[in-house]
Amino acid sequence: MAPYKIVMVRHGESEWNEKNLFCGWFDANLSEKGKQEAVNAGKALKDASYKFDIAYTSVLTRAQNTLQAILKEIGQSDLETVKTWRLNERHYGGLTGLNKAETAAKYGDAQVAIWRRSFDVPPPPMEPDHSYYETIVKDGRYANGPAPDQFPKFESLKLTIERTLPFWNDTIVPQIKAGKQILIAAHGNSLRGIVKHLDGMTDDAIMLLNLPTGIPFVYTLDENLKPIKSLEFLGDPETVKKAMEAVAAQGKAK
Ligand SMILES: O=C(O)[C@@H](COP(=O)(O)O)OP(=O)(O)O
Repeated sequence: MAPYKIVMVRHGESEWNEKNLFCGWFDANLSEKGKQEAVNAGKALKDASYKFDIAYTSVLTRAQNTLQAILKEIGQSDLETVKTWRLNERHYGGLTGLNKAETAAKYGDAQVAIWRRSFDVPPPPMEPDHSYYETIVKDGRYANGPAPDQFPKFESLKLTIERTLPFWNDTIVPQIKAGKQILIAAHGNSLRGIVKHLDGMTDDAIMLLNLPTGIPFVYTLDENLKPIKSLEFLGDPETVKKAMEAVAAQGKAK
């Protein structure tokens, strides 16, 4: 049945993306722009005649609402959807809620670049006295995992991949191999982890990848799930390039 195609999309701009705040596991809503980006993502998929057999998303509202807006556009609002914390954004630890540019002004652009994009340097931990600790840890959506003793206080990209990849391998890969058309609506860093895995990117190379909000991208995979075509965005290349550069610039002091 190969080659296989799989479509992924980072959610539309969230209210915390709009305010340039580290978001992680905080459950921000989509901004007005983000809602429109999600509709546009759906229109792009509709124009390219995509239909799906199953969708995967995180337990966070911004990814789920993006998925719903897309499915509405393509006339598949009732599509079977699996929601898992394993596709959540990386946990941004003690940085959660801080403004990215202000954090860069305080600690320097280089330190923020390490916190945002290094492979294995985690952000500082979210301690129990953090303003969002209780909201996140006690959220009922985590009743089925992660277990309290494994609940993250922070995640590097490496740690994010360690909890995303088992879901990819055990749940998504069998569906790809069964020939199912799959859509994943998730987050900048959970998707960067999947991209790194699929493309066999080095720890250094993945630092340079910034995924734009609300622009679907397609992987075409051979029978061994090796990419024949990687990261093909359903969008005008100049718009995609500018959107990626804008994400990279979010961590720079003004
Ligand atoms: O947590 C966040 O702030 C952003 C990513 O931030 P960066 O790693 O790009 O700073 O996550 P998303 O909007 O994809 O859920």
